[in-house]
Amino acid sequence: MSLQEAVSSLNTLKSQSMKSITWNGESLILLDQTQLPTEEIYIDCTDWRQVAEAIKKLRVRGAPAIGVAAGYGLILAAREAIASAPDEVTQRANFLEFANILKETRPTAINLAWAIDRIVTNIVFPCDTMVAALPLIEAEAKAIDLEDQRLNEAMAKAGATLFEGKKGIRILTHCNAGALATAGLGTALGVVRELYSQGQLERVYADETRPLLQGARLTAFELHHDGIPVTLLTDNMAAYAMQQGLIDAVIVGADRITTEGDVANKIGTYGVALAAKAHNIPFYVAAPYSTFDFTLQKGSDIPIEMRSPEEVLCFGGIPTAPTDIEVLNPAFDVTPHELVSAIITEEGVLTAPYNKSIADMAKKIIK
Ligand SMILES: CSC[C@H]1O[C@H](OP(=O)(O)O)[C@H](O)[C@@H]1O
Repeated sequence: MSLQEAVSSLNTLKSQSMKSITWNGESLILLDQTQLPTEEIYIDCTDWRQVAEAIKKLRVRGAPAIGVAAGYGLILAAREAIASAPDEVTQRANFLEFANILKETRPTAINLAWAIDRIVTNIVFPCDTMVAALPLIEAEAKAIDLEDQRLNEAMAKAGATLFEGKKGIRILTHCNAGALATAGLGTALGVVRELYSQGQLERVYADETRPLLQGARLTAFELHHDGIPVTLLTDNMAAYAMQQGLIDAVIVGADRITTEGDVANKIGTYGVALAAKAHNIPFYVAAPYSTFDFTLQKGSDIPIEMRSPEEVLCFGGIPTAPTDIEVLNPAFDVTPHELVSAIITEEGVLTAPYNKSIADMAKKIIK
């Protein structure tokens, strides 16, 4: 399939859902999310380094989406490794080096490491040669993609059970946990889409989510594209909207959830959770099993990505502050489990005590 054919098939697909990642058998086509909402530009990644750059620069972003993209990036990495040397030892060493570079592009979302480790451990290690592993890597990358689509659909149904029999629901969300952050309908926005399809949703209030505006540029774009009523807020309006009685529930995504239910998500989520608590508004997190870190108990141990000062000092290349001042730019914060009303997963809705409900979920998943 050529790039043109892939783009046209993407455009067809977009009418059903916003498809931002497509493997065409030869290369990985990524919708460059840094150019949304004004430009729909696609990158044809024929080299794993392009995938690494795209993840680092948030051309592809969202915990599940970067895991799916990295999985396909490993196909490109394996092809290069095989061509790089005649002997298996060097080929394998080069592949593992490339895989580590991909894994280190972003530290917080566990899905990135989860996808890479799944392919390296379950596919590459058991194979005698990289040549034998190559088709199996491609099959596993596709399996991760298709699995995320299925998990999104299951989460959407599970999340909707929290609103059984309710109408006129108004949801506040933060950042983008939609189709652009996953391989399917989205996590938080998957629940939103399900409620909308059942005629239960009145409106989504979307935080713009500074500094990179994933809410304004991506969530508002997705929901408007799908005809779902959306009101855009600046981040400092979320508490006001709750105080004015405009919000019935908050639903956000996640980048890493610990065994105690502490949740790392886009910076600003913790403040939204505090405001929701103060206004007795349920605060829900939607995430697939691939976002849970079953090795980590405390949210304080989650590595938080610190990004460049330029993202705060400028927008669209236009300075919005003196450019020679100190900047704090954590990409994520951690919401303690005490502020989380429930965690929506493909296995159903988890409630406190999370150390028990997450452990029970893990038993079902980790065979
Ligand atoms: C489906 S969860 C997506 C999750 O990832 C986002 O972060 P980023 O845009 O930096 O990749 C944000 O935390 C979302 O909630």
